[in-house]
Amino acid sequence: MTLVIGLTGSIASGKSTVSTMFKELHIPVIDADKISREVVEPGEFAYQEIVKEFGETILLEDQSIDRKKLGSIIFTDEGKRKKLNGIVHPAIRKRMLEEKEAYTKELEKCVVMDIPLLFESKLTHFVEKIVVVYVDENTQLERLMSRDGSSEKEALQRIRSQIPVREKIELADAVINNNGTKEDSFGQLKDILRKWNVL
Ligand SMILES: CC(C)(COP(=O)(O)OP(=O)(O)OC[C@H]1O[C@@H](n2cnc3c(N)ncnc32)[C@H](O)[C@@H]1O)[C@@H](O)C(=O)NCCC(=O)NCCS
Ligand SMILES: Nc1ncnc2c1ncn2[C@@H]1O[C@H](COP(=O)(O)OP(=O)(O)OP(=O)(O)O)[C@@H](O)[C@H]1O
Repeated sequence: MTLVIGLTGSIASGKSTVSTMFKELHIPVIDADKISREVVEPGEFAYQEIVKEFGETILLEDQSIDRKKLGSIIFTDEGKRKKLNGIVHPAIRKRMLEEKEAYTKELEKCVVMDIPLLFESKLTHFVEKIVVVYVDENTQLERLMSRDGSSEKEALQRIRSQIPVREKIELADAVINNNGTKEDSFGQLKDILRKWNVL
């Protein structure tokens, strides 16, 4: 039986960092953010729907979607965010389930689904165990601004478009406190996996 682990947290809490650690342990990861980029490439159904909804002004010269521009629209307007989610999420879900099925068939001991909006999108039934990666709010804000080069206002808008991480912790089977060093978080991850007999 393949153990399906859901990896989540809040924006810039360290999911991608922890996801790299799973890969170092040779555990495959299905990445919702990566899939969310693939399903909006020109030619895809979701791409056409987004252009219909948001207009050609959100396109770059090469006809691909200007993610910065689309982000500035949807993180300041909840109605528009819901519209975008309604277009993109079904395509993301479908592809994630196909990938999960493939790994399950290959009889992997464990597979990870890295889903930033696991709780917001009510996808907890996709997974058997949930790991939440968290950092305190100041560290989250600092890391987000320095990674994306965004202003405090932009960063806070993104943070506030998600369920607060302290609420997610309550719903987790295991938590990784990523306020410390990456090595420290790697140690916490290995402890969790040993407890679940994956390592
Ligand atoms: C708005 C878009 C174009 C901005 O792209 P950008 O390259 O700047 O950000 P990226 O996709 O790397 O997302 C970064 C993080 O933002 C957060 N985030 C993204 N979309 C959303 C959303 N709809 N609601 C809340 N948080 C979100 C997540 O924590 C994600 O990890 C893009 O995020 C998007 O298409 N979002 C809709 C799809 C989605 O919900 N993706 C996230 C979960 S699968
Ligand atoms: N323990 C750590 N110490 C210092 N910096 C860290 C640590 N963990 C992550 N970071 C840095 O913080 C930033 C956010 O981390 P990461 O990209 O892994 O978050 P995320 O949760 O995947 O974000 P998103 O929701 O946007 O996908 C990155 O620049 C990363 O290198």
